[in-house]
Amino acid sequence: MEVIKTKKFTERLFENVQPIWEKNHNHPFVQELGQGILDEEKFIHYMKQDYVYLVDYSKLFATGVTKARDLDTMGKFAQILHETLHFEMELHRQFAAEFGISREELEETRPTPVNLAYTRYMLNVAQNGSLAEVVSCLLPCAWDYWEIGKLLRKQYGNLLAKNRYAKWIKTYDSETFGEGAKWLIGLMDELAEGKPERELAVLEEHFQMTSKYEYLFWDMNYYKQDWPI
Ligand SMILES: Cc1ncc(C[n+]2csc(CCO)c2C)c(N)n1
Repeated sequence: MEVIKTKKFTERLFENVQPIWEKNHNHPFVQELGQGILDEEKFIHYMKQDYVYLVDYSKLFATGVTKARDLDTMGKFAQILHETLHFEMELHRQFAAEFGISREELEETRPTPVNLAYTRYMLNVAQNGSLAEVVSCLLPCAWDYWEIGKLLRKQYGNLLAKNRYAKWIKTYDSETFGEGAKWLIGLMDELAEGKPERELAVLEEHFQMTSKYEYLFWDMNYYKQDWPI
């Protein structure tokens, strides 16, 4: 008997998002970071903005804890929340210290319009949407950063010893983040199972939207965009 393999929902998401993710991977911010030639001021702008972004983003994992229906899922969201606050944000604190920026200054960063629009979009879904919607919103962040970590290591791994941003690449290419991203991908497939197309389309819209916000985030930092006043 012929076995028909149905495509996983995340395979569909991955295929359809390629034009956006390719733009992310080719963005000068990402490419120059990979080569270690990114302007220091642009990197500092990014570190500060990303720090306050992560304060809000980590709340989505906390929402995952409250919306989950079983202990395993709750525990895993709590673990990723912990890793974000104490592992990922530690990277930012270390870089900030290297660049002479205090922890207070990091925490007092005022989010730019793009940063604010991105986090408000996700927090709105966190407040009003299902767990599947929350996961579809936060997935591009975790997944595309893992893709970028792997890509930059492949493209510029031989230059890593001389790259002042090497720690960034090593963090996002790490087992910890790989595992987190893989778990979220698996959870997305589980949550999507049996859902009608009209609901899957909503999940895909969130996934595409936050992928586009990822692009805007790179761009905002590369051009150091901020409020006019
Ligand atoms: C704008 C922006 N997008 C994505 C990430 C990456 N990221 C955020 S939380 C997390 C852990 C999830 O497993 C990862 C990889 C970031 N730092 N900043």
